[in-house]
Amino acid sequence: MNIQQLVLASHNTGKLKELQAMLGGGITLRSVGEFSSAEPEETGLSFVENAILKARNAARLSGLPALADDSGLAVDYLGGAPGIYSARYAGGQGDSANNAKLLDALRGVPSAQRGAQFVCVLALVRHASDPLPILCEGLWQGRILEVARGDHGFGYDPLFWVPERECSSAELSPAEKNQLSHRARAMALLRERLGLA
Ligand SMILES: O=P(O)(O)OP(=O)(O)OP(=O)(O)OC[C@H]1O[C@@H](n2cnc3c(O)ncnc32)[C@H](O)[C@@H]1O
Ligand SMILES: [Mg+2]
Repeated sequence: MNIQQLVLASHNTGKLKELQAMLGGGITLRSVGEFSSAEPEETGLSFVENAILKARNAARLSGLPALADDSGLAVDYLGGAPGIYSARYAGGQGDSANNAKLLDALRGVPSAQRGAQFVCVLALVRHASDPLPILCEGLWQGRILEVARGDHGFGYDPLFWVPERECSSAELSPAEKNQLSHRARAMALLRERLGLA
């Protein structure tokens, strides 16, 4: 597939920066925000369904091929929550409220039971009714800290301990996070599928 311009179906500037950096110069990424500020309701029951729904919406609004990222944090002790509800965990009040709620939910839980994974599904559709979206998934295993550390990244990064680097994901440089993260793994697969690898 030869794609020169893609619309990114996301209103999250953290994702936008990371995906832009990973995709490199060959493909121009445009934000769906150029076409509409309305965010589609994420009614799916899975990362895959929500990613496809966001990609179709952006393709419809822009008339261009569209890439969506649906991602979240699945915490073992919480049975995989907040999962697809990660952005809305504290009722849509933003990252710091979400992080505070997560720390509360895990208060007193010992380190060995604080395992978690970041999940990312990328969906690419060539047009709004594409019958065969390209889907790529990436996982990143870690642990939930007891206090926030670091100020890079976004979302739950200050609470996510990265065992392979012995720091939180908000303490990684953007370039390091973009080599290790759930999003980086999904993007590596997408690049292969598009013949960009
Ligand atoms: O739907 P769009 O517009 O893309 O933006 P969003 O922020 O609502 O994105 P999601 O619906 O996919 O929700 C993802 C949630 O998971 C969090 N998240 C995803 N990737 C993350 C990462 O790399 N680091 C920290 N938190 C992340 C993020 O902060 C959100 O709370
Ligand atoms: Mg969202």
